[in-house]
Formats: sequence, C-alpha cells, structure tokens
Amino acid sequence: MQATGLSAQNLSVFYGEKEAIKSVSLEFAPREVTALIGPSGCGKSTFLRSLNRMNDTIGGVRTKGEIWIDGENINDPSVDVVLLRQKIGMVWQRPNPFHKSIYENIAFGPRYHGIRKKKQLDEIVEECLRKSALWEETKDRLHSSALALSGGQQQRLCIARSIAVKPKVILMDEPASALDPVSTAKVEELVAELKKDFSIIIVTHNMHQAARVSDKTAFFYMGKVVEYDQTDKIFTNPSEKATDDYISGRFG
Ligand SMILES: Nc1ncnc2c1ncn2[C@@H]1O[C@H](COP(=O)(O)OP(=O)(O)OP(=O)(O)O)[C@@H](O)[C@H]1O
Repeated sequence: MQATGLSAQNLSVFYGEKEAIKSVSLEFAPREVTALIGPSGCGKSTFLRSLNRMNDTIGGVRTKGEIWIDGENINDPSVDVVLLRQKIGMVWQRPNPFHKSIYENIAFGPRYHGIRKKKQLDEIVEECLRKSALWEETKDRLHSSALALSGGQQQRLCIARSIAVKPKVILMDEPASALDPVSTAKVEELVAELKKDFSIIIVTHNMHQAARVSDKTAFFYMGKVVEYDQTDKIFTNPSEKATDDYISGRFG
C-alpha cells in the first residue's frame, strides 16, 4: 500500500536471528512532531534508523516490510541513498559536527548537492543558523572550528546542518540527552519552531520532553507499537494498560 508522506508498513527488522522490530506500521503527518517512547531495548532507535536506511551501515541487518515516502519504497534497490538522506535527515544523540568551520558544516551538504555560488551558500548558512537560533552567537566566528562551540551549540549546529539540504523529515535520536537543562530547553524550542517547515520524529526517554514537544506519541514495547495516538491522549488517558504503566513510571 502506498501512502503520501512517510509511513512504515508491516516493518520488521532483524539483527541476525533476532527480530528487533516486529511488523510495525506507522504513518507520519507533515509538519508534526512524533515522539517515540518506550523502555530501553524496545527498538526505538532501530525503527528510527530504518526510516532513512541508516541500518544499512550495520552488518547483518535484514529488513522486511515497506517504508514509503512520496510514493517511493525507500528499500527499493533503485533508491539513491544519498538523496534519501537528503529528504530524511538525522540528528544523533551526541553532537557530531564535522571537523571543519561552522560555515563549512552547513555549506557542505548544499555544495555536495550542486550549489556552488558563494552568495547563495552565504545565504543558506545565515538562514540555517537563524532558524537554529545560533546566528547571533556565531555570526562573528563563522570560519572558526565548529569544535570550539559548546555541546549545546554543537547540537544546534548539527540541526542547522540537517536543515541546510531542505529535508522533509528530520529524525532525532535523543538529541538532548547529552545536554545540560538550558541547552535542552533550547533544542526543545527549536523543535517547536522547526515543525512549521518539517516533520520531526524524535526518540526520547524523557516523558516530560515527549509531552512538551510532540503532537503524536508512539509507545514501543518489545519491538512492537503498543499504542500510537495524540500526545495529550497518551499522557492523560492512554487506551492500553502497558502505556499507562510505562508513563507512570511503573516499569522501564
Ligand atoms: N547493532 C546491533 N546488533 C545486534 N543487536 C542490536 C544492535 N542494535 C540494537 N540491537 C538490539 O535490538 C534491540 C532494540 O535496540 P534499540 O537500540 O533499537 O532499542 P532502543 O529502544 O532504542 O533502546 P535505548 O532506549 O536503550 O536506546 C535490543 O535488543 C538491542 O540489543
């Protein structure tokens, strides 16, 4: 079955014999934030990575089922993985800027995809830094090393880098878990701002964060989605007892 936007249909992911994701179907709406929650080892990161084929980089991974974006099955052999990851970007748990200048971190992707004019690249760099609430802090040091930024600034730079290639969807794997509370709040504000332009799918262990930033929440347990609904509903009146037990801290 094809769907508009991004969706997983009966997706299973195996590490060797182990089935880490068990026939999961989820559909993501444009310009919404979806939180993936659940206890450690339930498959959130595996599911997230399968959405832009980052699992391809791990040996011994096998995928069954389908993932569709804009009418294209991303696991089809004809799919160009570089273009796929332009469309579906990723921000990791630990900030991982390139060992380059702040400017080059952002210009790299657009340049790779064919933009060469300096003026145009300058505009993209400024726009992305503004959207990531980093412009004021960096405009006088664009050509200094990105590694001289604080951890929180580096993570916002990684978000700026991910939006520079104009993705439709941004995947975030616990993007604030390595950050202090002030930097965490800035990343959360950024998520709220960015959803005006992008769909965001965020893995988080922080229930308050999921409740604050997301429109929809999927509760994963042992490789399956137990419940997927509006975030308000999941956190105030979940349909499944297991969801209630998890969000009330009774396990996990
Ligand atoms: N590279 C790998 N090789 C083999 N098994 C793996 C690999 N990565 C994850 N797994 C297994 O797949 C299952 C799901 O792991 P995954 O990291 O997706 O869960 P998670 O919900 O994101 O966990 P956490 O919240 O602790 O990050 C776990 O049983 C894990 O041990």
